[in-house]
This record gives sequence, structure tokens and C-alpha cells, in this order.
Amino acid sequence: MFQLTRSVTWQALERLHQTTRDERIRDYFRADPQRFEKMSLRVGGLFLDYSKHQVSDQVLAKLLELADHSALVQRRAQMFSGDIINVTEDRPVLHTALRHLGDTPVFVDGQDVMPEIQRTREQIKRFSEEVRSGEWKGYNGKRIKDVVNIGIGGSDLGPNMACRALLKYRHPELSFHFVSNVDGTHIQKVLSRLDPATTLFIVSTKTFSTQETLLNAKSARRWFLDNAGEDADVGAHFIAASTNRRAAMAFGIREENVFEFWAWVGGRYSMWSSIGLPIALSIGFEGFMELLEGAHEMDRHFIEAPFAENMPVLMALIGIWYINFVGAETQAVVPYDQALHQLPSFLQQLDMESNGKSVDIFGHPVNYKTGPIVWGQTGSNGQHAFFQLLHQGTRYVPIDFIASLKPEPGFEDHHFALLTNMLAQANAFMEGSQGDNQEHGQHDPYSCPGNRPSSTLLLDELTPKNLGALIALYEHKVFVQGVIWNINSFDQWGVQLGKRIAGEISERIDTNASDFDASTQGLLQLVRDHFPQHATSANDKAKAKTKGKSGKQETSP
Ligand SMILES: O=P(O)(O)OC[C@H]1O[C@H](O)[C@H](O)[C@@H](O)[C@@H]1O
Repeated sequence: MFQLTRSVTWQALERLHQTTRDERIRDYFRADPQRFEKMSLRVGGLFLDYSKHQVSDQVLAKLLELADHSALVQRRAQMFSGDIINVTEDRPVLHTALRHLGDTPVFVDGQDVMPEIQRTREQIKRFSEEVRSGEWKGYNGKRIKDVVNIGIGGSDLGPNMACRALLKYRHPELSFHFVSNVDGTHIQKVLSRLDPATTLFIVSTKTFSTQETLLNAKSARRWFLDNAGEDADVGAHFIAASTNRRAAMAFGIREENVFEFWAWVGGRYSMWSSIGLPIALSIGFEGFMELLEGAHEMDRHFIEAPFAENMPVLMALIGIWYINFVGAETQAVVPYDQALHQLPSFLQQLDMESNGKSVDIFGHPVNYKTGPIVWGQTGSNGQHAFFQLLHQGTRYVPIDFIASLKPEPGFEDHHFALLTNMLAQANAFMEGSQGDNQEHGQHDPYSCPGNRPSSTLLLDELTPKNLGALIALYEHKVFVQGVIWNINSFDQWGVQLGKRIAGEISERIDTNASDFDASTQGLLQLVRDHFPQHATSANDKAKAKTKGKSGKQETSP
């Protein structure tokens, strides 16, 4: 059986790490004046500089060989053509079809899915135009002013991140709110500022079975009826984005207001589907289509460009170098753009839920590291928080710097400071510094070791199109790494386990749940005293279940 770590290329990379570990990135630049030109590339409105990495020409060539010898060409073709590559959930993975713009068909099980996608796009177009124009009226004839997206995970992070990133394109009379946490203070805080007559709720949930979202949606409906009157038209204020039409309708949403998508769209890859409805409402349908267009262009680039000039492939390979050979545990993402402040959270789910796996697609445990811990926050804030550790700490953390070039009119000086700070940091991480205090020698507390790697990703401007390309770039980076590691990047059984046990604990709060560990039992005892009413209803449910009446559905997002 093929073992990645026994392959000739893998072992050559291990040896290369031994022989190049003391090399300095700055010396690569001295030795090769063309390094920046050679190790940077443009795709549409995105420019990637990957020259400040501890990656010599030889290392890069070997990494490309790793990609050549992997199943990447085949798996990429399988993904785009709707083959079942999410093997544990027995599903194709076709978020790329959602942004497919040509006339060519995309088949799933022999059926072209493009007409359905097109129909849903039309539905999003009609609806977003009605709301934006004020034609859509609430129960007492007023236009919508506030949109509340209720969803969590992939049904929150994508539209939330994109709406904030594209805030400057927002409809001036609409405000957007995102409620995700099951902590009641989240929804309470949002609702306390709203008028039910002018508020639209989007219940975003692929499965329509996620506890947090259903609780929040029920509380929102209760709030709506309490404030608007029991007879007020719920259907004019609640719509859903879901694959589970029946459950959405049972909640009280009109059939024509359920915006469908499909099982083959993974939650964290769903912002291109109806889950992106808040984006279309905020920036308009044309803007939403530009977002899809940017992603589609990145898809084309990913399919067509040779690996050595392929942005997602290069980013993936450099990541693999650090994770598997240099020993980095984490990857920092630092957007120097306040509008992208939700990007690190979005990428955290995208990367960590996709590649947080330790078993390969054949069910064998892997003997190499997989997905990194992804974290970060905006610059320049991060400079004054965690950069100290990155400069002088004992960890080795590769960084993705991201920024857009075009300044906001009226704030050119701010933008200039922002960009120069970013360039200064990337340079300082690489060059380091010698302290002034000679008596401390090489290890004085004033000196920075440098040789810390980073990529710089520049967007010409933070437009819907460039944002689409940026997100698709990271999606494909994650995919390439998953293929090389031979793991399934599209399931999330760890999350499912947590969901299941949460259900079990709440159902058994009143019983002596003696099969839980002593710690959980002890803590449950403390919780129980505060929730006598839940204990009773959980007990009733448990009894009903033993009578075989509980129809709890096993679904996966
Ligand atoms: O959209 P839903 O079905 O409500 O699922 C919401 C989220 O649930 C879990 O956390 C999954 O791991 C996520 O991938 C998913 O996005």
C-alpha cells in the first residue's frame, strides 16, 4: 500500500529540510535578484508574493514534484465533475457548480444541476430586488430595514464575513445583523434594537436541525409575535435558506420563501448558494454575481494553470513544507484591512473543519501532520497584541498578510500607514535585527532572530469579484492539501459527535446519567439545579423515546 512518508519525494524533502534549515531567506534574495519576480504571480485582481519563504528553488521543485506524484489532477477533475469524493457522506462536492457561469452542464448522478442552480439564482434575484426596492412589505405595509441572519458555522461565517467585507457596497437603507451563538444574550442584544414591522429574518441552516439555529429562530418568532401581535403575518418576515424544505415549512415559512440548496454543498463552502442571500440583499444581485464571477475565475485558474504557476497549489505546497517538514503547528492570517476582520474566523472553519483529520480516505491513521491551527486578526491591531511572540518567541509561525491597494477616498493617509506597516512587518520578520547591546552577544534580548516567513496577498481593491477570488483561492488551497494528505476534506464527524452528545445530555438531565464520566455527572448536577423545568421536559422526552416515539433525525451539514 502507498505510504506518503515512504515516498521518494517525501523523503527527499525531509533531507532537504535538514540541509537547508540554517539558510536565511534574506540570503536567497542576495543570491537571486530575480527572486521576487520569479516567486510572485497575479490572477485577475489578486497578486501573491511568496518569495519571503524559507523555500529554496530546490525545495520548491521537490514540493511541485510532490503535487505531481499525488492524485491532485484526478481528484480535482473528480471534484469539478461531481464524482463522489466526500466518501464518508457518500456525496459529491460541488460548490464550484454554484459559481459556474458558462453554458456547459454539470452532472450529478447523470442529471445536469445547472438548471436548478439557475432557478435558485433567479429566485434570489427576484427576492433581493423586491426587498431592496421596498416592494416587499412587512405585516403592516412597511418596507424592510433590518435583516437578521440566524445561522451558525457555515451558515453564518461566510455571509457574515462577506457582508462586512463589502460594507461599502451595502444598500443604504438596509442594516444587517448576524445571530449565531445559542447564548441568548446574542439574539436578545440584536432584537432589542429592532422593530418587528421592518425586520426580516433569514433562517439559514442547511439541515434545519441545528439546535442553536432552531432555538434562535424560535426565540425570534416568539419576539416577533409578542411585539407585532399574534395574528401578524410570520411569512412576511421569516424566510429560510435550507436543503430541508419540509422542516422550514413546518416552522411557518412559506414554500416560495424557502431558498433551496443541495446536499452536495458543504456548510463551510455554502456562501455561494442561498446561504449567500444576505450578501445579495446587501450588495444587490449584480454584486452577488460578481462575487461568483471572481470565484469562477479562480476555479478556471486552478484547473488550467500548471502547478508551478497555480496560486492555490503554490500556497498549499508552501503550507505543507512548514507543517510536515519544518514543524510549524499554526498558520497566522493577518488582513491589513478592517473590512476583512471576520476573514480569520471564516478561514478557521474552512481550514480546520476541512483538514482537521487524522484518518486517510481508506480509513488508515495518518503518520504525518494534517491541517494547521489557523488563527489571526487584523493588522495593525495584531502588531500591538501578538506580534511580539511572532518576532521573538520560540514558535515558528508562517503568516499570510492580506491587503487591498486602493485607499478609501478621504483616508489615503490612513491607508498608506496601513500598507507601510504591513510591508515593514513582513520585512522585519524576515530580516530580524541585531540588538545594540554588544555585551549580550548574539542572544541579547534586544535582537530579533528574523528568518520568519510570510506571504503577501494584495487585492487591487476589495470588490465583490476580488473577494470571491480570494475565498475560492483559500478553498482550493485547503483542497490541495487534503488531496496530498489523502484525507477527506469534506466531512466533519468530530463536530457531529459534539452535536449528538449535546442532545443526549439535554435529554437526560433529569435521569441519573450514570454512564457519563464522573466529571460530566458532577457538572450536570450543578447545572440541573438551575433548570428544573428542562429536567421535567427532558424526562418526558426520554420516556417518549423509550416508547419509540422520538424521531430524532441524523443529518450532516
Ligand atoms: O447549516 P446547518 O445545517 O445549521 O449547520 C451549521 C454548521 O453545523 C456544524 O457546525 C457543521 O460542522 C458546520 O459545517 C455547519 O456549517
